[in-house]
Amino acid sequence: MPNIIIVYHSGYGHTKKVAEAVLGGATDAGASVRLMPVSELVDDAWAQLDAADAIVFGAPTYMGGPSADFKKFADASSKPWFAQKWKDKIAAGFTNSAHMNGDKFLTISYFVTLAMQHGMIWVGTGMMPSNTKAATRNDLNFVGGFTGLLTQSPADASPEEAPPPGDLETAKVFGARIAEVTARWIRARADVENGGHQPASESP
Ligand SMILES: Cc1cc2nc3c(=O)[nH]c(=O)nc-3n(C[C@H](O)[C@H](O)[C@H](O)COP(=O)(O)O)c2cc1C
Repeated sequence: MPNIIIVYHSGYGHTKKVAEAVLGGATDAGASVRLMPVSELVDDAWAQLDAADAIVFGAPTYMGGPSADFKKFADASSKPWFAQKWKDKIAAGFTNSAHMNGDKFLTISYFVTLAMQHGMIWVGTGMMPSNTKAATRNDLNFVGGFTGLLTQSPADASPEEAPPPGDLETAKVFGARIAEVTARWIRARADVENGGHQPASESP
């Protein structure tokens, strides 16, 4: 069973809702998933992260990038980085912000860079956007993220009101994808370690 940790920051609760939805989708898809808020890192948090098969990064977009609290966590991850302890783990990410665009992609780009510095394997949404004339706000992937999950919460909406149900459903589908890709990845790795897999070109 894939062991997935969602490490996230949420200043006002909206991004937390997204983290919970990603957890729901990944759990339903058969993974063991934990939420790890950066504001409440437990003593063995780093050991838990080192032992995970996949780490999902989540933060609100503040001033065109990940929130400072998330960045503090990312800077602290230089310790496992030294020993490349997260190398070859699956990575994915999501951000929530007030504008439909709001420079969210800079946050996702930062997550990709963080994952690459750690030698991780990045997984995007794998989802088509809802972008036709007939599309409505609660359709899957209406905000249109490919590299990472994008959700939107109007500036005056409480976490009870936003992100809207369609974005939370998109987060669930994304969580399921992360669980499935991670399961496939750890199965393939086990096959290789057990000598059960041969590249096609070397087959008789
Ligand atoms: C300091 C600060 C900076 C923000 N900068 C942006 C921004 O660059 N783009 C944007 O779309 N929204 C921005 N927002 C709005 C937040 O992204 C939005 O309120 C989000 O839902 C907050 O998520 P949270 O409740 O998880 O903290 C900003 C909010 C704060 C407090």
